[in-house]
Amino acid sequence: MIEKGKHEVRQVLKGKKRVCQTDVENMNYIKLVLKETLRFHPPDPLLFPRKSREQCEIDGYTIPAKAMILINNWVLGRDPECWVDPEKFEPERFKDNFVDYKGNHFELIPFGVGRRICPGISFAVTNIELLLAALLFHFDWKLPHGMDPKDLDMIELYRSSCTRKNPLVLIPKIYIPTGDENY
Ligand code: HEM
Repeated sequence: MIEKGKHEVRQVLKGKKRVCQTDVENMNYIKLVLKETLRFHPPDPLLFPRKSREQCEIDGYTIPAKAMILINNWVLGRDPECWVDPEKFEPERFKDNFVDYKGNHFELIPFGVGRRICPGISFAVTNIELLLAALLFHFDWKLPHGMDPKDLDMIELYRSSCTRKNPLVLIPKIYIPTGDENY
């Protein structure tokens, strides 16, 4: 996957020395990688808590007035009724799929939904994609000690947001484009 991302980034940037925002528009694969990351590892798995204004019924359950409501978007992202093979990290699942994270599809709500949806979506997405493209353009990445990607420790730690429990250790090798590469 990292090879696929690197290939795309370096092909789009052929002949250039650095990545610009406009280049990222042509990097479709890294956009799929970000979407899949937000599905599989949402940084805010329970969104912000809500409080019910009045008693109501949802799917046969009575929700009392003033109850605290938590929406578990971590579970929504892994619901087998919404996703094929949900435990598999597969960016291609979004290739011909119009589901996005902008609050219109309730199976993918890493930024929340409705009037309190995250107002920083565009800022966040733009910066993450740009950073990812720059990391793939300027470095070749390796796991230490010939480690298999399947053995990566992906355990999450949930406090106010969800992060890796243990740091990711990678070995970067600087890549200096000559302009003659054949990608
Ligand atoms: C990957 C990055 C980010 C994620 C996953 C994220 C996710 C979220 C989520 C889940 C909420 C709560 C929505 C809800 O409960 O319905 C939220 C709220 C909010 N976010 Fe973000 N966010 C991100 C980046 C940002 C950035 C970069 C900014 C500002 C530049 C930002 C500003 C806010 C603000 C101000 C709120 C509160 C909105 C309100 O309560 O009306 N977020 N965000």
